[in-house]
Amino acid sequence: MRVAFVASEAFPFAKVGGLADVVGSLPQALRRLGLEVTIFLPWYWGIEGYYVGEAWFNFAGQREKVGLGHAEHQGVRYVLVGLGDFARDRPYGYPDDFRRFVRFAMATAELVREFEVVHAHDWQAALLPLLRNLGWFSGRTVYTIHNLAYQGVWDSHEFYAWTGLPGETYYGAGLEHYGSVNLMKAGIVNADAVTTVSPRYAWEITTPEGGEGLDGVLRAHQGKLRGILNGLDTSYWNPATDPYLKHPYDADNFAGKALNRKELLAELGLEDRPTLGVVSRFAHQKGIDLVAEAVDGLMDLGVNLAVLGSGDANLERTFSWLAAHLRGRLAYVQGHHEALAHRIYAGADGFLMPSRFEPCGLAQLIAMRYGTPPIVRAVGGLLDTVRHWETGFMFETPDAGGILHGVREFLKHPDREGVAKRAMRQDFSWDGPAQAYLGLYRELVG
Ligand SMILES: Nc1ncnc2c1ncn2[C@@H]1O[C@H](COP(=O)(O)OP(=O)(O)O[C@H]2O[C@H](CO)[C@@H](O)[C@H](O)[C@H]2O)[C@@H](O)[C@H]1O
Repeated sequence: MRVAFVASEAFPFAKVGGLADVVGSLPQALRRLGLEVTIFLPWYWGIEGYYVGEAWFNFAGQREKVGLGHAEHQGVRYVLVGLGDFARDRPYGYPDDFRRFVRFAMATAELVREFEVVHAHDWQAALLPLLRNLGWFSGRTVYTIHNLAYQGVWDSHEFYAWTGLPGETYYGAGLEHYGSVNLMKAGIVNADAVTTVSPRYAWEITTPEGGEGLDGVLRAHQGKLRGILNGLDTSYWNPATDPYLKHPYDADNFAGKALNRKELLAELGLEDRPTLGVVSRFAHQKGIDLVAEAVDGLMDLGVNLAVLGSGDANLERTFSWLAAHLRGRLAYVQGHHEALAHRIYAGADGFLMPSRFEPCGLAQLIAMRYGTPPIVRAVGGLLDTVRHWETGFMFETPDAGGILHGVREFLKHPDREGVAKRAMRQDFSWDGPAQAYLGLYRELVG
């Protein structure tokens, strides 16, 4: 069985958040089960690949050329889809993102003909199941929702001018949503199977509170919807072998954790107090604004904050200001820093993740793997992966009071090291989830 992944991010080639971790590591686990996956990724600026040729596709009434590259990572083959408007330094954040990814999907649809399963990830690839139903290729389709909040919504006139799709698809194939085109909706309606990244989130998105306006659509398609919990690349995220750490450790040789902690506090200029790490995209979802609101209370509780993240410019400014005014207690590093992220996961005493919603969440899994108990809001995949008082701490309300409650629980636990070690000894690997995906592909292909 040949499986194609189509996605906008894959670690190590292009990463903004957790989507990249999943697309970059699930194929390795499937490979261990004997399944070959090829990943179709936009050829972003800076990705090194071999130019292998070109293909043609239709866009905006013209024949267009797409350059094709090959790359490989840990035995997994990548096809780099080379379109001019992807040669930029970031994957997204441009006014023409919708158009760019529609082009990417249309070009990729021409390239996946020999695959039995085409597995599309998030809105950037959500057009593929519809294109399959229109006969562009014949594989069975799986659509995975990593984040329902980003749906790919755009003006229908422009969409039809670019794609040239038959007009009846607007209502007939699930593209129309409140007067616009919605690619997420089309992915859900047209795919043979829809998955999301935790069982709890699979349920939450069928409710008006968690459905982001698509709960009705998801309820109508509930029979083909399932939640498969994400795994981690446990050889990459491994405190015993992590090249970014000076002091390796594991649950049985825990002494290195304290040494990494000392280094981290020195690096960030923090006082010797319980230190909570935050490594996050600065997006509304993540509740980083709530951390800012809780700062006075957190300082009163006697904890430090070590914050790494970027995104929302107001939040970046807020944390820069806080770091300048709370020297020794709150450190903030703006940007995306792989090495520092590892040092925070390893060196912090606890990990704060006050998400408003969370499809699965990998940061809390990484924190647990590094023996850093997560303090999380009881929602989505956080509920499925953290056990209160056993492997981490949970709070209910998405506000400053909730965060302070969670941190108080963390501080009063009599055996935080026990919590840390229990957290570390869990199995976060892809082994189980990869079996679930393989089972799904087999059901579809028959
Ligand atoms: N400034 C920074 N520097 C370095 N690394 C940084 C960073 N900011 C974030 N990261 C890294 O990005 C990843 C974040 O992954 P998450 O799954 O926790 O959230 P995200 O919302 O991005 O993913 C979405 O997709 C994933 C995958 O399905 C779901 O788990 C999740 O719930 C959903 O919201 C982690 O590897 C983290 O270390």
